[in-house]
Amino acid sequence: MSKRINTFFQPIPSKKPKQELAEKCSVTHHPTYPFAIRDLPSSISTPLVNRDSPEGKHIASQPHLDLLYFTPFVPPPLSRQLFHFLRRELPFYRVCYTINRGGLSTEVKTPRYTTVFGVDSTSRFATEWESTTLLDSASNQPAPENKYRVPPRPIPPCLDALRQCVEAATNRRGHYNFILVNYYATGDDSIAYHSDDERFLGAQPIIASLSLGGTRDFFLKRKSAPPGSAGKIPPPMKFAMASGDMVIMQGETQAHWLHGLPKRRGSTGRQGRINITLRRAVIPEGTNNYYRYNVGQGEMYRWCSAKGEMPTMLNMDRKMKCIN
Ligand SMILES: O=C(O)CCC(=O)C(=O)O
Ligand SMILES: [Fe+2]
Repeated sequence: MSKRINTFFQPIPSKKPKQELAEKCSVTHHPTYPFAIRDLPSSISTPLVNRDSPEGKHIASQPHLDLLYFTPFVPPPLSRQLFHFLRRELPFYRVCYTINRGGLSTEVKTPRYTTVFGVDSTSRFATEWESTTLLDSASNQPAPENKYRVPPRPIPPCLDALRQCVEAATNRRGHYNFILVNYYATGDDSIAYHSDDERFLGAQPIIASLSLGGTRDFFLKRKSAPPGSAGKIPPPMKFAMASGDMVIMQGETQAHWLHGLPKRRGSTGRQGRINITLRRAVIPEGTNNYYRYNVGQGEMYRWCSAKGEMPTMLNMDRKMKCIN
């Protein structure tokens, strides 16, 4: 039996200054945000909260594979409205970093736009929305100022609404403490095969991955040959992720499988796509890692509706220049 999402929904803490805009959309300020982030308009939040909670299809057709697949999780046209809203309202980055390979330092340019919000479970944000103070989850005392390399950013209400929907659909209230957002502007943007099984996510991490916007192929392939396969690795599994589709990878999936989104030529890659992943990090190393690789040190980008592109903000204190 499906249940209504709104029976599950938690009100978002409202101890924050809200500012009414001309179109009656409130915004959320936080000192760690480069600009105020708009809250979901009621034309999106109301149907999102009031829809029936969809049932996912369990896929465990291969050894160590454990997926829940929702087609869709957010139905059209809501998924399309959410795509346009999030592309316009979130700060994005194109992170560059150096890695050391065999003693050689190599520069890596992340081939997509990224952004991240959240903090690992050893800390929590103070309830006063404008405060940057972090509290130690165990003692409830302020965490040392140097606990993290950069100040973590609280999940803004527009993404928190999605987090609550995902948690409601799988009965995991309060599970996820991080939201990572990827924006693939064209078919040249991609993510290489990898698994999300870093130590800082704990054992058998659950990764919920929601797609919005253009359809792109998502692949899963085994890390090594399964038992009884005479050393043969089966061909990758392909999921054409359409707007609103969601896959939850759980159980032993991350330990035995890689996933990735290859580059695409032609029309399928021309339309932008947003991917939102929800995760739970359990130690501070997770927070440091996620901000390093998804926000980084470089320029901020913000979608400009007039230009229909994501121009760089040329560092101007990482503040916005293009008014949507
Ligand atoms: O865009 C996707 O579907 C995958 C994203 C992903 O795997 C990641 O961010 O770790
Ligand atoms: Fe991933």
